[in-house]
Amino acid sequence: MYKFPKDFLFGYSWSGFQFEMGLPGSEVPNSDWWVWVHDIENIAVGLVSGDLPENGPAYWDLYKKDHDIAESLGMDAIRGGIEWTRLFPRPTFDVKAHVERDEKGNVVSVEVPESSIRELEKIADMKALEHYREIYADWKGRGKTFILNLYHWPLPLWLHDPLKVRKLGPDRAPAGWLDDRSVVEFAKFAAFVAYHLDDLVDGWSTMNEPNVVYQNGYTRPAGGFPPGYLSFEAERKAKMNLIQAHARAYDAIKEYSDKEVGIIYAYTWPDPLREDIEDEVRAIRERELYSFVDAVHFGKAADIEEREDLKGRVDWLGVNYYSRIAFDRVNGHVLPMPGYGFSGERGGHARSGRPCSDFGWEIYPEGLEKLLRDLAKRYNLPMMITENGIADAADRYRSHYLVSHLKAVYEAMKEGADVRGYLHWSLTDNYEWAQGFRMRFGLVYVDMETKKRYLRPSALVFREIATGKEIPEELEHLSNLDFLVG
Ligand SMILES: OC[C@@H]1[C@@H](O)[C@H](O)[C@@H](O)c2[nH]c(CCc3ccccc3)c[n+]21
Repeated sequence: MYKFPKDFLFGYSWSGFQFEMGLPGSEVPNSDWWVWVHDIENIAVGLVSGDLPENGPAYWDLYKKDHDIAESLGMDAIRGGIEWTRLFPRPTFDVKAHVERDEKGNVVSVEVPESSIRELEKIADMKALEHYREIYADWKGRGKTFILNLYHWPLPLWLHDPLKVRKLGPDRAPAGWLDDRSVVEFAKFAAFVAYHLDDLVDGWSTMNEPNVVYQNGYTRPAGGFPPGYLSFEAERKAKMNLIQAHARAYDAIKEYSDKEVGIIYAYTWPDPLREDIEDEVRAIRERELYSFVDAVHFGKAADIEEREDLKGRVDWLGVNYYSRIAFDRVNGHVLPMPGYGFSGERGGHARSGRPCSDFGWEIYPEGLEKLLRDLAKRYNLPMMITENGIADAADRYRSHYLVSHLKAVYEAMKEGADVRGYLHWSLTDNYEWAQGFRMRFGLVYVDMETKKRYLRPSALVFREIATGKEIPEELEHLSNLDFLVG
């Protein structure tokens, strides 16, 4: 019997760039991701798909329809986004804020008083702000929970021009998170949004998966993320500015809100394939995976010296989990193993024999249970599953994926993990970054031509679970792979 608490939240997450555009007038053409996916060289070499976000599911206009579907599926919570580039198509550098730095030049405080909010209102797109208010109010008006995340990857072109960074280097182009000014500009953006929208928000998140932004942007040029500029030094710089940007945005939101402020992070489960490398893999978790949140929770991390101004800036933790990373010892080195986790065979099977998604990601629910137990022990913070889902256009595995990962959450909660809800990625198909519309994560299929929505069978499984807040006995078998693969 898998019965969740009666106040456990079921829902889904969305992000602006991936969901909003689709009908004329909804385009946001002046962001780094926009120019990146429209660049003919990126398309010609296959770095990006050639699909375009302006042909997406059109949530900007069709949000009432999606909220109707979400409500019909028993959903009571949404984690949504807001596009920095929509609100501020022009630079905010000249707007005053009170900035304090320590002796090393670290930004230890950014105060954004009401006078600065007035200045920001003069250059903001206030019609876009009004439309976001309409979208959020439509969901809240149904008596539902809304979590607003401030940053989910695109940056305004005035702050980051990825094609120029790749061609000319970060010293001769708007360099995004490599530019120390990004910390202060993000804090101004955070204060402005909190000032104007806090009445519609039940919980705040500053950013989604900062680790993916700096890892894929600066160390995985083949991954199709902007600026595709290979530099471990740049990765470090972006990481440090994102850590500071989170902490300064946390403080800025708190200026205008008494709600909880958290962060949404790209987790995985670094998983030893053999007993005798457990210690090495634990060290990898600490050094690689946990260090960002360590920095903004404990105020220090394995690779970051103690800083009071970073400590205690996480009220809750958004856990995005999709699959594991398996490790083995090869020639004396403990290394990630191809063929498992995110490097499985697209639409095939992992070396473990487990089925993989259309994206080639191994289905490995055990990793979520182990991760949640480890995070609970480490941080003892309230958590939400803010993303969990599968690229599965044929809906072959999504019901199995859903039930097996919900069982993992349930087991972790039994062990004491304080998980408040499960937000699926995602309700509808959407624009999957460099993969465009080739990867379909929706419980609901979207015909990107007609924008019509169609329920996939797994949406009905979701509905049965969410409405009853339990995995009914007659659906428990779905987590059993034998049933699935015959
Ligand atoms: O790939 C599915 C989703 C994206 O659509 C979301 O925008 C993003 O938050 C998100 N993160 C992850 C896991 C980490 C990851 C990111 C990018 C590429 C591969 C894995 C999967 N997803």
